Amino acid sequence: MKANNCGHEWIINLTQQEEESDLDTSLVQIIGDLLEVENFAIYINKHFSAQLPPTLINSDTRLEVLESNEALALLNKVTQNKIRVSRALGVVTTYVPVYYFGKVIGILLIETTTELAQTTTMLAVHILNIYANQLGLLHKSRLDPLTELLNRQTFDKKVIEIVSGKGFLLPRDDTNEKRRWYLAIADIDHFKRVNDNYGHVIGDEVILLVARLLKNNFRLEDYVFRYGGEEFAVLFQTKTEAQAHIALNRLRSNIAEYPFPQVGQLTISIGFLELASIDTVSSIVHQADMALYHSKNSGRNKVTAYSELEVNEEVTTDNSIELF
Ligand SMILES: Nc1nc2c(ncn2[C@@H]2O[C@H](COP(=O)(O)OP(=O)(O)OP(=O)(O)O)[C@@H](O)[C@H]2O)c(=O)[nH]1
Repeated sequence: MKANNCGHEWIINLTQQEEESDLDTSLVQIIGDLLEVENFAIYINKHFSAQLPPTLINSDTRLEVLESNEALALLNKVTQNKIRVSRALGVVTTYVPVYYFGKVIGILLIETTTELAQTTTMLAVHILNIYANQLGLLHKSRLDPLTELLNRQTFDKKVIEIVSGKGFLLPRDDTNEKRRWYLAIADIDHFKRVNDNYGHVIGDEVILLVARLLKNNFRLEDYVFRYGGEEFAVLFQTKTEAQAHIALNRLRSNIAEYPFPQVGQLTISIGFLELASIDTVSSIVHQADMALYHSKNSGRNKVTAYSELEVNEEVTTDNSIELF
């Protein structure tokens, strides 16, 4: 994709992208065209969190791929507005920061034999800024405005990414035992009563507090969604189903013990299952939903694994429960 001197076509192309993966592809192509070299790597922190490692977005890079902790350490060293150049053994390495609202969220590494022209690196900075702004907009569009959890529209995409093995955060490699992905669906019990007794403003406040408790209960790299009004979905990793059960039970009990202002005590019911690579989104949600239904039907304030259900368990329709 060629562009004139000020990179007008590139800017148009970047700002037209509505999908994160297309935005990444567009950036990689533009940086390749601008630099006219192939020895570059772009690491971007897709979580906008200084504690999580950035993702390499041009995975076919010719540069040596950094380990997660090396990439994170590098990002934390980089300063906004400061391009660094180092020379060793005839290789010039240029470090260009990517920043968003004053925070460094990524880095472009370029290896060349001679130093790049300043106009080229400055144009790279501008392009990376525009990329970061567009990424920020896409990121915001994935959030539920009340809770700032991921929204329902993002859920299907994330499940597909995970079951197809493209989830950009792979299981941690701190032990030999691989972590597996689980989906839990949690629903506030008798929430209608909260609205009826205390009004919608307090109802919204409860949803917000439950969302915070949920987020605090999981790791930064897990995904917590507001799935519906008072329903939440979590995609998270543990090594075994028993550990997943313990994590969810801890969440259930944290919520049951939490003193909700005005409302007092509240509970949630949860259904969950392990994700398998052959699953479709609708079958996964259906199974989590059946397990949730079982929790509701057996007294609420419970956690049920889909695997615990009798194979042929009949799910009778009860209008008091909103199914997905
Ligand atoms: N305040 C508020 N209420 C909401 C929101 N979204 C959904 N609701 C309400 O949530 C309630 C859900 O009620 P039901 O699905 O009948 O279930 P429930 O009362 O939670 O009972 P069980 O799920 O059977 O334990 C309805 O009254 C909805 O109006 C929201 O964003 N804010």
